[in-house]
Amino acid sequence: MSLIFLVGFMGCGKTTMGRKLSAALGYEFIDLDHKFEEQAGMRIAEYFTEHGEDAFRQMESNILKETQYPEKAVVSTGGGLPCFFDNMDWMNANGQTVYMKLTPKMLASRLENAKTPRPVLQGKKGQELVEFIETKLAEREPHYGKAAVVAESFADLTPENIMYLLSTRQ
Ligand SMILES: Nc1ncnc2c1ncn2[C@@H]1O[C@H](COP(=O)(O)OP(=O)(O)OP(=O)(O)O)[C@@H](O)[C@H]1O
Ligand SMILES: O=C(O)C1=C[C@@H](O)[C@@H](O)[C@H](O)C1
Ligand SMILES: [Mg+2]
Repeated sequence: MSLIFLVGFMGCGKTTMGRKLSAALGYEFIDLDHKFEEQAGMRIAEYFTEHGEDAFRQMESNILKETQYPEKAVVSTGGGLPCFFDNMDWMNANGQTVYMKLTPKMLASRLENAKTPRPVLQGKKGQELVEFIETKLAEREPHYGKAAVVAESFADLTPENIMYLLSTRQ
């Protein structure tokens, strides 16, 4: 089975890259946040409000581990998923993981302009958003850093370069 899991902070571009990389490889594309919304029957932001974050984390972990993956797929994960339970170890045991690493400033500028609300951010903007991302990213980095491949410069963040970085690990 060939599974590629894209991980990284919210807004780093996992969903966008997942679509491009799966098309470039001829693999199927799976977005675990979309799967969550399908199974829960509501948007993630609504789920947070109705059931709270702990219930969200349990259900996203179950979806990660219980999904019937196709033979070849690129899987975009939720931004917090690698940082809970043994999810990161599970992905490393079941596929190849790629950490898409961006600076807090780049993440903040993308998240300020994004259409999908991220409940974890609670509407923060400007300098408050940058500082929140710096703190949260420092907490999460040890988990993301367990990825098999780290793609971190602008140059690395293309489907072609991710394919190259993965090929050097095989
Ligand atoms: N390479 C890029 N250059 C500029 N903007 C980008 C790029 N990739 C994604 N974006 C924009 O950044 C925002 C976040 O992208 P995306 O939704 O793919 O991130 P994500 O990592 O999947 O986030 P989440 O963890 O919340 O699901 C979107 O508005 C998207 O259009
Ligand atoms: O970083 C996070 O904790 C999250 C990121 C999103 O992908 C969603 O999974 C959700 O909004 C939580
Ligand atoms: Mg996404």
